[in-house]
Amino acid sequence: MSLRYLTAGESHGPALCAIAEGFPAGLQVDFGAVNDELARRQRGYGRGGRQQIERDEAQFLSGLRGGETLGSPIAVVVWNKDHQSWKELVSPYARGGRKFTQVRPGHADLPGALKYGFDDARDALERASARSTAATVALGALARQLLLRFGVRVSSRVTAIGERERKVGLPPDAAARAAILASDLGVDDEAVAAEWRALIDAEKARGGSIGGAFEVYAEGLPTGLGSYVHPDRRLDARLAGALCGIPAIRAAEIGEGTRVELRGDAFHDAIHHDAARGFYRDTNRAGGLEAGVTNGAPLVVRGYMKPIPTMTKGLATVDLASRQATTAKYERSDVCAVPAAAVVGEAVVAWTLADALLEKFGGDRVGDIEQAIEAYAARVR
Ligand SMILES: Cc1cc2nc3c(=O)[nH]c(=O)nc-3n(C[C@H](O)[C@H](O)[C@H](O)COP(=O)(O)O)c2cc1C
Ligand SMILES: C=C(O[C@@H]1CC(C(=O)O)=C[C@@H](OP(=O)(O)O)[C@H]1O)C(=O)O
Repeated sequence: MSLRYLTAGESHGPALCAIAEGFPAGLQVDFGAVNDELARRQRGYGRGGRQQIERDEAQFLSGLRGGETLGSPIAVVVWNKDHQSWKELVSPYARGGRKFTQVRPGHADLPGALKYGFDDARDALERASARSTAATVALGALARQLLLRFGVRVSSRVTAIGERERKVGLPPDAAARAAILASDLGVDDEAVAAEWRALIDAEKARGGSIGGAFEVYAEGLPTGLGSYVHPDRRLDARLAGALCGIPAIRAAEIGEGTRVELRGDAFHDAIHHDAARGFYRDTNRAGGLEAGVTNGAPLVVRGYMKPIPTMTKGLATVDLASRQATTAKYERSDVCAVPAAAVVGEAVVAWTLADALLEKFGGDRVGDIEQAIEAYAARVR
């Protein structure tokens, strides 16, 4: 591992923060672009009241000078505006409010309380909350800027909300990317977005919640990132782990990996070569990875998000204190957060790819990496 990071923070505590170590020197960071990613993560049809309160911004504390990375640890904070209303309830210095005992099926409430010995599930759910993904996205934004410097572009598209997915498998072109960025459902087809909005509205009226799926792409990757020599060096395994590390993501797919109905000759991508393009394939069912190694085709991976566990229609549960039957607690919640999860998916994929790139090409200074990539590209043509 060349790049590593930690995040810390509770959903209603003072802030989310992150430290990244191993980021190379010499990258001029576009702070506006970092905040654009944070804003993207907050958007999306179906989100709850919290996003009206927050306006996430990254405050960098270290590791840069005049906007340029120094190779030293980068610390970043995203403040919680909502903490103002919670500072007597959730803080390193205060604990208050009624205990949260009507534990929600599908959330961290019960397993977290039992595991750590809490009589108030808030002690678990505050950290389990996907609010932490604001810190992840701030770091992911740095990784995507680093990748872009080497010609690698990361993007995504939502492929399902509460219905069978409409897989695309191809990175969006410039026009589609602009449409996806402008869409409140992360898709480049307004007719589909309208259908999904109606599904979310119906689910909200029913008091329920709804999940979905998204594709993340990376174009311009050099061949040879990751390795087959050991399981924990396989890039497919690392990407699947990164995607499933996002709260509520329950499955990941690499390329057309779940197409179990296809026979081998219909599944695998025939290899061609010409002087202009080097090695290439006309199809990409491998999703850009063979044997855990990038093969020069666009990376295509998918994340599958379960429906949000907090619902106004509270499920049957058991009270943590009395052990009596009750109904799950509802305070406030998203009905659907798949578009936001896709933005987080981009961030974790960008981070994982940046890690693999630094591993292969060395990681002290951006210019050195650039030279190493060029020399290598000439060898593998
Ligand atoms: C962007 C995003 C927003 C989320 N918003 C909510 C929410 O408002 N309410 C909720 O109960 N769960 C929400 N979740 C999901 C929970 O965080 C998640 O289900 C919970 O932590 C349990 O983890 P698990 O689903 O991975 O088992 C959200 C997840 C993501 C990625
Ligand atoms: C705060 C965010 O997402 C939160 C994730 C979340 C959960 O349980 O995961 C529960 C909700 O928290 P709250 O009860 O404060 O509204 C979401 O809003 C965010 O994404 O910025």
